[in-house]
Amino acid sequence: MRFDIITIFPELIHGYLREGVLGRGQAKGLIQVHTWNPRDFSDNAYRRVDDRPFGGGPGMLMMAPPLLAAIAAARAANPGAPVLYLSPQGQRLQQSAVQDFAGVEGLILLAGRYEGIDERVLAEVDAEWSIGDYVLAGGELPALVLMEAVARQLPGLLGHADSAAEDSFADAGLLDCPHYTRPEVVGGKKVPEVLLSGDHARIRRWRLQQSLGRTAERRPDVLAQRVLSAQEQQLLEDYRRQDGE
Ligand SMILES: NC(=O)c1ccc(N[C@@H]2CC[C@@H](O)C2)nc1
Repeated sequence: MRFDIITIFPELIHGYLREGVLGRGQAKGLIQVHTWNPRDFSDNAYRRVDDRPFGGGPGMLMMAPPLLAAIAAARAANPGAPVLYLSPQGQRLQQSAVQDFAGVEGLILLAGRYEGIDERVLAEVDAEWSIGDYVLAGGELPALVLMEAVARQLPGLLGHADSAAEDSFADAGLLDCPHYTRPEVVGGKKVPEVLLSGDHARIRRWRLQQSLGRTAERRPDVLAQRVLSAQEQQLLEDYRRQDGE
């Protein structure tokens, strides 16, 4: 899968890609990441990409021509890839959208800076996406968040094949269950004995019950999205009864 990122800070992208699963994904050839710097498409000697807003107001805006030229270059290199603009005005990125993106050949991500971009650039944008209701100084972190969430879904990218499939939100929207590893006792707290039992059916049931219970407690809105099987309803009732004790 090919990602083309339009940014005036390409090192922010490449630096992050040197480590972790994305770095390994690139090394394995599972993902290709290219950056396009609007400054390289600026037609003035100072490689200027920003200017003052018409109508006044604080700060600077990114000019359309360098961004449109960078988008055209990215489209030529990644034909068919949708152009996504990261901004607080976008639709909220959820795991369902991440899974959809994992099925496409390529993505072009537009990361803005300053107070934003000239509105006329949006004529070349296929969709606007937001990673949350807060404002950042640039779209690079949201672009990396989207790219990492999508890349994790690609077969072969994660070490353990099941990891992405076992993602909490991958399981039709449940929060993750608790996890434990050595040492067995930490600060006097022991690992739940079910996890040491070797009874994998029981362990699976316990983990599902924990996910159901935590989702009910912390994110009832997420639980409401899910139709519970009879077994899941029973597990949740037992969980609540135990909690009530
Ligand atoms: N919540 C988000 O996904 C998000 C995306 C971008 C952003 N900031 C950039 C800087 C200027 C403009 O391009 C938008 N902040 C928050």
